[in-house]
Amino acid sequence: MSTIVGVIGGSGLYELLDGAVEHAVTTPYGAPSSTLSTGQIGGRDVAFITRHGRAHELAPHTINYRANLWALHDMGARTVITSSAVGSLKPDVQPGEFVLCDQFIDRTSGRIDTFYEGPKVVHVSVADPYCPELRARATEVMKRLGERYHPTGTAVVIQGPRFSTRAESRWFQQMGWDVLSMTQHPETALARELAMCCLNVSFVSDHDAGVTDDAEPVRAGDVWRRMAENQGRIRAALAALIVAAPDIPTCRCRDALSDV
Ligand SMILES: CSC[C@H]1O[C@H](OP(=O)(O)O)[C@H](O)[C@@H]1O
Ligand SMILES: Nc1ncnc2[nH]cnc12
Repeated sequence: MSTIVGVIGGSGLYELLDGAVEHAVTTPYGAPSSTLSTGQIGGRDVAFITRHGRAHELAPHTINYRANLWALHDMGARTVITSSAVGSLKPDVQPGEFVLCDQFIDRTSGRIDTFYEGPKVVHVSVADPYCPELRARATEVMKRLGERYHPTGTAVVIQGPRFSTRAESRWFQQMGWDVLSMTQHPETALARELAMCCLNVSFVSDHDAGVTDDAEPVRAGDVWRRMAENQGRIRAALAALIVAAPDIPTCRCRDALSDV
């Protein structure tokens, strides 16, 4: 049986599928951010959910990440592609480029980041939080599409919803981190707890305030505009990545719950 690919649409991505069927779903963890849309892309079954809700009514710290992942998993998805708008911390990581993040640093606080709150306790490994096989395929896809992309990247995940101070931004840059997100944690760790293969596709929407001494402060409006202007590229990349996901993965993501 062909795999169902789950997609979590981040800022600027509120629809993905033409002629989708909408499902109002509930989970043991409460309601997900939106209805779940199902349909096909390139003959592959896809389940799509918006991270912030269809009208972007949920701030990063109020998102029910557990419900979103659970709903996709419950629909049959064992692979999830997460799309993100990210700020760049480096002059050579430019707005308008994709980054296939391979690591994250968690600077969030107070978010529920596990399905296992007892009596069952598990400790999954997130040493390599994103699926290596999906990332390798994504690199091939980006090359084939002729896209501007970075094959690796460390995202520092801030609590938001505010942007960083210049001092924070310079500090993150000095640490050698590449991009800023507000949502890659706990989403990625929760996908691992469900033993799902997870690929993050980040699109750089801005240069953060500390990248250069004269950098302009980030404005949310600029992020929305950049994401809207590049909808076509982002959707095309996601469609190609969905089609490229392996039916039978050879990675170890699906073993995440053995030996925990
Ligand atoms: C207006 S930028 C802030 C918003 O955009 C990003 O969203 P997502 O990660 O869902 O693509 C960022 O993390 C913030 O939530
Ligand atoms: N500069 C930034 N900081 C944090 N999250 C972001 N998402 C998009 N741009 C961002």
